[in-house]
Amino acid sequence: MSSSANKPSSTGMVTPRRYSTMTTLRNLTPQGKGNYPQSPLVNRNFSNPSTPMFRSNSTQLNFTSSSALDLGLPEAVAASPGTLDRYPRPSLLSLQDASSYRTDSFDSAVSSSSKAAKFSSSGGGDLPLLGNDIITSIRIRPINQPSNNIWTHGPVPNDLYGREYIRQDSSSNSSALQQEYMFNHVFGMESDNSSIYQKSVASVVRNVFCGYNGIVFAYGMTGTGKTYSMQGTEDEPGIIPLGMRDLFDMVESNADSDTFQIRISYLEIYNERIRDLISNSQEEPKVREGANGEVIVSPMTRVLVTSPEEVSQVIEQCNAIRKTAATDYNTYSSRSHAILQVFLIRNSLSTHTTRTSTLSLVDLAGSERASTDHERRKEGAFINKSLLTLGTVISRLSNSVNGGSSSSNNHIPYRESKLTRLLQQSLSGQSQISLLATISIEARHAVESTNTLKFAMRTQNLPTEIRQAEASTNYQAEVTSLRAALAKSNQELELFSNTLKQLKSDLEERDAYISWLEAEKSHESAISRVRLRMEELLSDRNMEIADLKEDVNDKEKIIYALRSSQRRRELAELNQSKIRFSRFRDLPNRKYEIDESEKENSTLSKENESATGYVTDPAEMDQDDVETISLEAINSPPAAV
Ligand SMILES: Nc1ncnc2c1ncn2[C@@H]1O[C@H](COP(=O)(O)OP(=O)(O)OP(=O)(O)O)[C@@H](O)[C@H]1O
Repeated sequence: MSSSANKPSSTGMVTPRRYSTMTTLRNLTPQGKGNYPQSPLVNRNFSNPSTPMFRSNSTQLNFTSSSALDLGLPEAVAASPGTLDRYPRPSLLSLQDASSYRTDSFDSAVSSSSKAAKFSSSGGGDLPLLGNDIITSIRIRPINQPSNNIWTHGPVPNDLYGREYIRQDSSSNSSALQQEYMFNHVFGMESDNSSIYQKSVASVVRNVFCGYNGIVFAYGMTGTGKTYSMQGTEDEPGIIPLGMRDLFDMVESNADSDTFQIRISYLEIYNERIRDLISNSQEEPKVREGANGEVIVSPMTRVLVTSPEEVSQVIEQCNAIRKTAATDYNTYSSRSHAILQVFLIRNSLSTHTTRTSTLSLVDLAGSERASTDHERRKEGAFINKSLLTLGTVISRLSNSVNGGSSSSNNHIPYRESKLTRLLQQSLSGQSQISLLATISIEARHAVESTNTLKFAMRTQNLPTEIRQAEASTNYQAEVTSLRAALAKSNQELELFSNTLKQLKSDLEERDAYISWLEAEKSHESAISRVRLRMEELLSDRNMEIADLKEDVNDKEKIIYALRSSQRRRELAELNQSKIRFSRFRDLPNRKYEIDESEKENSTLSKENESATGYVTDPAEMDQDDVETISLEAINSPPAAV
């Protein structure tokens, strides 16, 4: 595939390059209920004979031999049209010698390493689910040193479903350890990511492309290769990059009939807190249930991607901020559960139908025994608790399928951990499941490995009622609802623009008020400047007035002195006259009057002198003084006050 050929259109849809004629499954359509003969081995579970290996599916299909041959079914099966009815429903693929069939025909049709498959021209069509509803695989981690703990594995002899067994051959007394476990696949130490992808995951990716939901999850003890299997390395790409490459190849090869949009989200659950790794926001996304029981995580970033390389880039950036740490068994141990979700929105150009399907790729944190480090121990407690809840949920769901649940155990504790809450929909049967359980065959890990095998066994019994995502085909209804939405949007827009207008006018008013306040402020400062000036002037005036008052006082004193002196002179003259007159008339009294008059004059002079500071007694005053005072009094009349 040439990813560079993918160009996002303006709508964000991928418009990939086109492929020529490919394997076409277009003729494969359900034609109602048939009568496919049930296999006597369908109910068989090798570890628990009463437990059915494959669960029913509500889809009832009748295949023509030609459509079966299109799928690469062996002739014996293809020649027998029939039903995949309610329980037991053998998977299409489980009816073959699965290992050779998956590798040689279906898997290579799905895989696009050399060619891309063209599945449908009608928005995913109504293609049946291919592959098992639940695929369980075991992967044994390679070890360098020889182990005396011998495990054997291989194909179950004569098994119609092509299953494989794994068994521990050590001389253990524990019946659990000696038990033989059957799975769809057991991958030995020599296996590589590519073959694991082809056999265990490719059908899930293909079904997601056709409108089904799918989940792939890696489970196992810490250090046993979950991340190695899911992500791989540059030299050995894992399930995620291989799946993305397949998905984009399928998109490309169906570009003539459909348009596609692929978005991804990437979350981690660390110490029971969900984190959106793409946005790396501090806000923890909340999990709630939608109107149709679907799990909704919000807020959650769903970034549009147009090539597998872009997906790898996003993942790489997110992995850089994921919680990892060295544990006793793994130098770079994932301390969180990582959930990558791929949303495929497929729009048929001919039928105008849209389907949305989701592929969840989950790398669980590894279970472990108590660590010596405090922080690791705390993380480990959260990890173990959520894995325990996952185990309980799977166990209860399996029991309910087998009809073995007592009423007290009916409750499925999805809500007891964020992990089971997020996976609720997938676990409760609405997704095709592929579990990859990783184990170590080292003797010291025998108990953990056995627990992992038991967990995988229980997963095989999960209920399934996988349906294709509903295609929204009611074009008219869609148009009506879009029109209604548009009208509502228009109303909201009008309301919004009114509010905007109101806000603008409020803003203008406020601006005007601010300008007025500013003008007032400058006016006020001018006033205060004037007031200051006035106060200065006033104080000058007051000082002048004080000076003038002092002048007036001085002048008044001078006037008073002059008047007193005038009076004294007049009295003196009068006395002179009296004297002259009394010489003649009353000589005896004359002396007395003169004395009295002189006394009076003297008193007046004293009073004057003490009040004015001037010498007013003519006897003591020389003529110059009198003249000076008189001239001052005449030249400086008292100022008006
Ligand atoms: N099949 C394998 N081939 C080669 N190397 C492997 C394989 N499986 C695991 N490893 C190596 O083992 C180490 C641990 O693997 P990995 O990190 O995938 O384990 P894990 O199960 O994801 O652990 P944890 O749960 O602690 O995150 C890594 O160095 C990895 O490269």
